[in-house]
Amino acid sequence: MIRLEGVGKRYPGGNEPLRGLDLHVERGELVFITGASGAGKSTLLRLIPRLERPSRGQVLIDGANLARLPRRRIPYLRRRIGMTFQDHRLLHDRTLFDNVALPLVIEGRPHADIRRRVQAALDKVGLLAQSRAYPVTLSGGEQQRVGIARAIVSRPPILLADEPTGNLDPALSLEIMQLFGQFNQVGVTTVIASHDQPLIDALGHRQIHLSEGRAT
Ligand SMILES: Nc1ncnc2c1ncn2[C@@H]1O[C@H](COP(=O)(O)OP(=O)(O)OP(=O)(O)O)[C@@H](O)[C@H]1O
Repeated sequence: MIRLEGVGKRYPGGNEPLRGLDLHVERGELVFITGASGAGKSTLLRLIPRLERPSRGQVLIDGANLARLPRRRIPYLRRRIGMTFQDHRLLHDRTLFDNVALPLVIEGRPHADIRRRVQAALDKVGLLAQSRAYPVTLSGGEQQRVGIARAIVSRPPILLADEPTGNLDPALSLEIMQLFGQFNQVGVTTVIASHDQPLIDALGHRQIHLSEGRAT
């Protein structure tokens, strides 16, 4: 479903985190991307919704080469891919409901549809009762959950998570990982970048380790 072939990424200025990376994530898999800080985990994730483009090699989603994707098709690609970030990237002047609704509002969905889907997404992450609250009133773990609700509200077949437990204690980290596990169990292909090695080892899914720009 997600295939990278000989992918290199060199940023302007000379950083070259990826140097010939090959990987394949099958439909329905849950995979962890591990590696030291700066190994290129975030870079790898950003290539999948084409937030970055590789300097060489190719990225294929469902067999489609992203290099050949016309610009006007990019919103459709991104609608199929939910993404969460370590720093949550929530809008602090909007309620949880409005934060989670944002992708659907951008898509131009009808109000009733938005309401139903946002409530379902907030319910899945256990925050339905707080839907009128603002992000500042939440803990770090709860903010990560709002980011997860926003990522899955369009029911994307692919879910990407960049360091979802970066600032959380072990108990909350386990809860967040279990939440990703639940989405994976209903068929969402899930890729999680993390350096929480003890937790990853305990969960027992496939791990792809990035080192010197390649997968090991
Ligand atoms: N937009 C950018 N411009 C220039 N260099 C960048 C850019 N984004 C990332 N880098 C560099 O590329 C390398 C890989 O960064 P990346 O964020 O992908 O690593 P990471 O494995 O996710 O690290 P961390 O675990 O610390 O988040 C780092 O040296 C980083 O400084």
